[in-house]
Amino acid sequence: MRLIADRLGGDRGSEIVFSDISFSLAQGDGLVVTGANGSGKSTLLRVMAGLLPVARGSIRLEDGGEFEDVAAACHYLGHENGMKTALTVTENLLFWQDFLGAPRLAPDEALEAVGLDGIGHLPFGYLSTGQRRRSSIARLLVSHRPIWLLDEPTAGLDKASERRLAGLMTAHLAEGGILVAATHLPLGVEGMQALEMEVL
Ligand SMILES: Nc1ncnc2c1ncn2[C@@H]1O[C@H](COP(=O)(O)OP(=O)(O)OP(=O)(O)O)[C@@H](O)[C@H]1O
Repeated sequence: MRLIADRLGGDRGSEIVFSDISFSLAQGDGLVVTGANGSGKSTLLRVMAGLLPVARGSIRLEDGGEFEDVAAACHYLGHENGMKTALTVTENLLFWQDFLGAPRLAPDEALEAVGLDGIGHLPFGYLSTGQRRRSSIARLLVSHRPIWLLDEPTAGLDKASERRLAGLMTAHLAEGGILVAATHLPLGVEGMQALEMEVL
């Protein structure tokens, strides 16, 4: 499997946000996307996830097996956590597992992996900011997707949670996954490629 961006461009409204972005990621490869506020990091991830149209160039998946394209092969973790506040954490994770298919860890196991064992019965709306982020990271673990697109995944995390997330990302790469993460902070994952976006 290979994820290829070829002279990719993205717009917001009628404005060009980025253009001519090219990279090629094989299994086990990670890419850290950095750049000033407004340089287009979130836009790039949303274009890759199929949530915004490709304006120029292409993003494609080679040898994707059962996955037709990058959108089908990816977990996308955006700024929003994508969880219903009135449902319990476990109910949210079961919803996503059912929706995404390809079950991997059970909700309890996924919560344990992010250090949140014992809180599955609580409504998501009761959780602190960091606990909400960690529950959303648990979403990556309940269904299998070979590509993780993570937008500022460490936002709101304490140091121990940052280290735990670094371990999960490292394990994902070691298992042959592909990772693209937009961040302002070091992620603590060795050997990732780097892409610095510029404000146009
Ligand atoms: N819905 C929208 N409509 C029009 N312009 C938008 C929209 N969303 C974002 N933009 C603009 O697109 C540009 C890129 O925004 P984007 O969120 O991708 O940047 P970013 O690099 O992720 O920034 P940050 O570091 O602040 O998260 C900004 O100039 C922003 O104002």
